[in-house]
Amino acid sequence: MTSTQAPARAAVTLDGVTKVYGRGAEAVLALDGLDLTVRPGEFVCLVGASGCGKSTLLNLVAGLDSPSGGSIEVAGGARPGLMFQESALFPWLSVGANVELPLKLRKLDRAQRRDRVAELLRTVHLGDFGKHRPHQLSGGMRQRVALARTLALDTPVLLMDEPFGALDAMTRDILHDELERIYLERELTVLFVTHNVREAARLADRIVLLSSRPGRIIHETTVDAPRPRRIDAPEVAAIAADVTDRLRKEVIRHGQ
Ligand SMILES: Nc1ncnc2c1ncn2[C@@H]1O[C@H](COP(=O)(O)OP(=O)(O)OP(=O)(O)O)[C@@H](O)[C@H]1O
Repeated sequence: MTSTQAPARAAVTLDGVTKVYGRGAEAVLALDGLDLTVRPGEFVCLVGASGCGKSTLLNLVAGLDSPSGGSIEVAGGARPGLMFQESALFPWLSVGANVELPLKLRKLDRAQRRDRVAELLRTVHLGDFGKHRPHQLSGGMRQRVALARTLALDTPVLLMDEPFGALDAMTRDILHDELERIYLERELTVLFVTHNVREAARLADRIVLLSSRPGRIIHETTVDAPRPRRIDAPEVAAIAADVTDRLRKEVIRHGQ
């Protein structure tokens, strides 16, 4: 019997991606022939030693920079949404106006924008904060606004660079739950960079460990513990311990 189902296309494909910064004696090889395929709906966490090229990789997938070699493909040519450790909100705009910006760029009319902003703020549990200014919010709330603004792009691919790295453990824990809920509800594909191996084991379907610079993939861990997970669950701790051990060996090998 022949199957009529086409194999699921990759959401993001990196094929032999190399990135060199600078030239000549000053040149820095940040990524070296990196291959990575992210399936639609997959949550992939990238971990690795400081400076191994994690942010470089996300910036390349986001289209903010071009690879020196190899190719990057995002399914359907969709431009991914990108979120950083800092919320990067416009301080002079209200929370609602910040979330509205991508909708304006997408040329939605005023009524559509109003409805979408209200819906997105409810999604991140900030339904009553649309008129506030970013400085009136806590760090965790600002990251919720940043997430709502990214979701306003209506992109299926979310790139997150240490988005919760500056938050306290309790706030981070709550935001893990929120992100997981939104990821599942909206069937997003997520590429998430973190230094926090526990966070990776809490969130990921797959943890990709990069070598020290130049970044190459040295190990991949499939996390099949059921969702939602607790960050202090024994299976999360066991996976985190294994990845930490591998990361420690890599850092020692590299002499850092
Ligand atoms: N614009 C640039 N010019 C020159 N070198 C750069 C530039 N951007 C990054 N690098 C270098 O490339 C390497 C990879 O940097 P990148 O920021 O991607 O690493 P990272 O894994 O995200 O680091 P961290 O975990 O510390 O955030 C580092 O050695 C960095 O110094």
